Amino acid sequence: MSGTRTALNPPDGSRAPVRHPDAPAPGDVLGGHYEGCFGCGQEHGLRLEIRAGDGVSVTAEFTVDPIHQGAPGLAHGGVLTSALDETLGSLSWLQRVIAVTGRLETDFLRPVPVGTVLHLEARVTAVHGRKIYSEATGRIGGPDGPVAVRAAAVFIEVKVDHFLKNGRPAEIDAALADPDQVKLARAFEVNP
Ligand SMILES: CCCCC/C=C\C/C=C\C/C=C\C/C=C\CCCC(=O)SCCNC(=O)CCNC(=O)[C@H](O)C(C)(C)COP(=O)(O)OP(=O)(O)OC[C@H]1O[C@@H](n2cnc3c(N)ncnc32)[C@H](O)[C@@H]1OP(=O)(O)O
Repeated sequence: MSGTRTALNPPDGSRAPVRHPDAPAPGDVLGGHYEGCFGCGQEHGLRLEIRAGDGVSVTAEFTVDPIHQGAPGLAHGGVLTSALDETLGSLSWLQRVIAVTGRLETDFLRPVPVGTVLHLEARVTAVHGRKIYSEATGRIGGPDGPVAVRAAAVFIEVKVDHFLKNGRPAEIDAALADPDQVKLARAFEVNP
C-alpha cells in the first residue's frame, strides 16, 4: 500500500463520527455555505443542492452539462472530483464542524456522459483529533446504479479564523457584511 493511501486510512484510536443534535433532518436540503462557492453557490459553477442523509451522510444529484466536458460528450475528471469534494465538504453540516479538504483521492471507474445525472453520496467514516475521514460515491442511473466515481478524503477541522486570515480581503469584508453568512459561521463554531 502506498504512502498516500495510508494517509486516508483512519489511524488506531479513531472514533466513530457523531451526528450533531441540531443537524438537519434526513431529506432536508442543506443551504449553501457561501454564495460565491463554485460547488454550492446557485449563481454559477456546479450549483449542487445537497441533502442530509442518515447518520453522518449526505446525498446530491449532479447533472453533467456540456460545460462540464473533458473529452467530447464526456465529463471532465476534475469537475467530477469537484462535485465529490463539495459533497464531502458539506458533511460539515451534519457535524457542525468547519473543515477543509486536506487530501482527496478519486477513482474513475466508468466514463460519465454529458446528460448523466450523477447520484452522489458521502459519509464520514471516522474522526481522529482534527482529522475527519470520509468517503463518497457517484452512481449512474439512480442511487443504486453502478459506481462511476469514488473518492476517499481527509478533511481537517479549522476555525473561522482560517478564512479570515487567508481569504482575499474584498471577499472577506463582503462576507462579514452579510448577516446570514456571519450567523452561519457562528453556528458552526458553537459546538458542544
Ligand atoms: C466569515 C467567513 C466565514 C466563511 C465560512 C463559514 C462557514 C463555512 C462552513 C462550512 C464550510 C467549510 C468549508 C468549505 C466546504 C466545502 C468546500 C469544499 C472543500 C474544499 O475544497 S476546502 C479548500 C481546499 N483545501 C484547502 O484549501 C486546505 C489548505 N490547507 C491548509 O489550510 C492547511 O494545510 C490545513 C488547515 C489543512 C492544515 O494545517 P494546520 O496547520 O491547521 O494543521 P496541521 O498541519 O497541524 O495538521 C493537523 C492534522 O491534520 C493532518 N493533516 C494536515 N494536512 C493533511 C493532509 N493534506 N493530508 C492528511 N493529513 C493532513 C496533520 O498530519 C495533523 O494530524 P495529527 O494531528 O494527527 O498530527
